Amino acid sequence: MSVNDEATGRQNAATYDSAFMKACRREPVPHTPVWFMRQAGRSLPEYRKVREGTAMLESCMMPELVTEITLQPVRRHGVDAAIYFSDIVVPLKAIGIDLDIKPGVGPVVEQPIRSRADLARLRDLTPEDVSYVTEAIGMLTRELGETPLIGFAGAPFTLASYLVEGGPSRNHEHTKAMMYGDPQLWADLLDRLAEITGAFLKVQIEAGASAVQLFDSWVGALAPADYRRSVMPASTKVFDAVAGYGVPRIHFGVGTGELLGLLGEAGADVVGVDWRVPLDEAARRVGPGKALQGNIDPAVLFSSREAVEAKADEVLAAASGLEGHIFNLGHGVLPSTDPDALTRLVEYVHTRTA
Ligand SMILES: Cc1c2[nH]c(c1CCC(=O)O)Cc1[nH]c(c(CCC(=O)O)c1C)Cc1[nH]c(c(CCC(=O)O)c1C)Cc1[nH]c(c(C)c1CCC(=O)O)C2
Repeated sequence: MSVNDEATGRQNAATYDSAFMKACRREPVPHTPVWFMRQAGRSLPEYRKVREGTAMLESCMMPELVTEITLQPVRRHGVDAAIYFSDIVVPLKAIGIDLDIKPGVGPVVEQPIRSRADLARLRDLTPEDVSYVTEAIGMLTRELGETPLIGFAGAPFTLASYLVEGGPSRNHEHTKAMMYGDPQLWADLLDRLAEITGAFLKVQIEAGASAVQLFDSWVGALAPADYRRSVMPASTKVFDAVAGYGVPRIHFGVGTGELLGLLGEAGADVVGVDWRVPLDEAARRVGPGKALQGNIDPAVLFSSREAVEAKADEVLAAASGLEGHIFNLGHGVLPSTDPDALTRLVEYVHTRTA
């Protein structure tokens, strides 16, 4: 049966009733759902094989390849959700920003955004700019059956960091210089990025994504007062842009222990937690009414099977009092992770919680 009303988006009824979707809504689940950030990618030999000879950004624009790569971890690991294979800089590339993803480095922007004149380069995103996304999600939802597809985007702060720095940055110095030194330019930049990000998430939901995750990976670099004043309004604007669809909205960042309450307050239904804060403590910081996602240290997967299982038990114990828990890592799968360790972890969590 196909359910296409406002409450369920474009997904079918079985998807709506899947363990992942129920956990996002804080409803009882048949087992704790599991997926992994960066589950598609270099940890999988089948990924390395199909990506051979094709640049990262180029592959994001090839719907058949995107479909295959997105499905690979679902087939191999039996995870409870797929995440659309793309990158946070894809919508920026789509509006004509001259950037590339350098292997082993990350996104690099040819001409950083540093002045008011540079802002003009950030034009609105239209669905036509990313027609390959609509096409790929259409193919994917047909192939996935009842497994939900998570769409995603980079949050305004994390996108701004790449645009202003011109590439990956440890200290975000140019970004913070703009934030503290020219608050109006900063606010206008984040607002532009919120518009683009909101439009990009809408495209993914309209095409059939069942949930969306906003990655504010580097926002842990900020103090709470600065986050609230200078970043939260833009992230809230993104969440508000997609609120009407009723699809779960997940909000994730790294090193966000002091920001967890604000990440929820920004408008998310689910807050992603890294491995630094146990989930019961995270729940206290986030407050009632939100599900939590996380939070095994991705490096734990390099240890013995027993150690991984002990850590999984610790996470499940900390999550036992939560209304909604989606099991995940505290950040993305590291490229040299043994994929079998991931498959075993999915099985383990399913068995322990069934
Ligand atoms: C900060 C960030 C980026 N991209 C992303 C984030 C937020 C998530 C996070 O915090 O990890 C988001 C992202 N990027 C990618 C995905 C795939 C979906 C999934 O999770 O399976 C997702 C969700 C594919 C990718 N994005 C990238 C790769 C590696 C490129 C390759 O396989 O050739 C993949 C699979 C490139 C990329 N793109 C970015 C980085 C830091 C890198 C790694 C650079 C490198 O180590 O080579 C920026």
